[in-house]
Amino acid sequence: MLRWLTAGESHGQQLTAILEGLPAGVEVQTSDIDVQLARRRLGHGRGARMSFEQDEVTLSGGVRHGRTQGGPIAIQVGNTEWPKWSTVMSADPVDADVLAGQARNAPLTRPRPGHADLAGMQKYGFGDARPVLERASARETAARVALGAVAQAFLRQVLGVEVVSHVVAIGPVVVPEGVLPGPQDNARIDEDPVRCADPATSERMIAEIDDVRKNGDTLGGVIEVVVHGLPPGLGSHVHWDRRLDSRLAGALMGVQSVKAVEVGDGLETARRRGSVAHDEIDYAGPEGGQQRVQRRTDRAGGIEGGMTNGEVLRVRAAMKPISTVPRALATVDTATLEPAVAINQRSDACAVPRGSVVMEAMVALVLADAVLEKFGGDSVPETRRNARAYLDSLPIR
Ligand SMILES: Cc1cc2nc3c(=O)[nH]c(=O)nc-3n(C[C@H](O)[C@H](O)[C@H](O)COP(=O)(O)O)c2cc1C
Ligand SMILES: C=C(O[C@@H]1CC(C(=O)O)=C[C@@H](OP(=O)(O)O)[C@H]1O)C(=O)O
Repeated sequence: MLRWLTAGESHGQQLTAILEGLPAGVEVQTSDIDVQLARRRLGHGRGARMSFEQDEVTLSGGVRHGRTQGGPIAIQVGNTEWPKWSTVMSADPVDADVLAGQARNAPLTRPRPGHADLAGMQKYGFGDARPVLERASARETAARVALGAVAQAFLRQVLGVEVVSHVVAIGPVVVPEGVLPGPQDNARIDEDPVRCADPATSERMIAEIDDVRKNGDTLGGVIEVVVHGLPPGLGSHVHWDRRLDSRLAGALMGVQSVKAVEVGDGLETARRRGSVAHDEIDYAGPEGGQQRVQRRTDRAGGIEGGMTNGEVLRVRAAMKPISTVPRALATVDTATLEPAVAINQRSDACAVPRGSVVMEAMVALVLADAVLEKFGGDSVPETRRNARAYLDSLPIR
């Protein structure tokens, strides 16, 4: 079983991430994580913080000379802005008169609609939204992306699996049907300012973001994660919490701002008749001692009965528009109970392009867990051998 945890605050010294259960021998180094973190900071619509704040990665456990050792992997993502926050966010007590001189420490009492602020203040008994927003912030997704980089290395090295993603909608602008990135397309998609695989739609997405920004507004959108090279049989139909679709949905829903998840054609499938909703199967003949079958379509997105079916996996996550709306939403000052406008620092206008890198990471972590559950192994060669033996022994493939 693969387990992972993150800790740390948005303006804290660092985020800490731990991944436990990965076999020995996965080739991974700091630069692999740097590459993924750099991708998470890009995208038209990102806020000012993405350009001045840097991620400083330290691989501090579980990896030696570029290979995992079988123990828990620990990753720190340091925040270069920490010196400005070291008093306000200090773990140890700070003299009241020192804190009083810090403008950054003023209590935040105008909770932002669409954020965790008010419910978090109520739940944890805070008179200040600071401790809530510090942990609720999607800054934490840097830690997930760091872990996802390790999971992706494992999937690639054991099975040749490639996890790619693309933005399929920003606000009302949607890619045409049938746009599907190939296994090596991430580099090309990264070149696009909104990570859209269709250049004409990308231009319209950029114009939409520019328009909302001009009007002090924000946007959300939809991301599709596409996974190539998965074997059939990851996950299981036998129990709800073993279904791969359930596990993927939970992981994607667990990303800040995600309000819906679809597998394959998702909601569209529900509007179709059964005769055109499923993926018909053809016999393709013998090959290398096995009988080959193939599906005519991939409407199911590579999952049937909670298991991978060997087709391309497709899952979509819908992000709501950024809650910190520059035009400022109405709220109540919790200190005075007077009407107020919500706290509004600088913020992303649209975080969907960089959100796509976070979704890739979550999918990679769930799939790495499912691969280990199916094939086990304490080293990469052992897991690879087990997977090969399973695939070679399938009478029908
Ligand atoms: C990559 C990413 C970046 C985000 N950036 C912002 C941002 O700059 N401003 C903001 O208000 N919300 C941003 N969010 C969303 C908030 O973190 C999220 O809406 C908030 O924590 C409340 O959680 P909920 O929307 O899941 O209810 C971002 C989310 C992601 C995934
Ligand atoms: C810092 C990151 O994202 C932040 C996520 C975020 C939020 O509310 O989720 C709000 C913004 O922060 P602030 O309000 O302090 O400007 C983003 O910049 C990051 O992704 O590294």
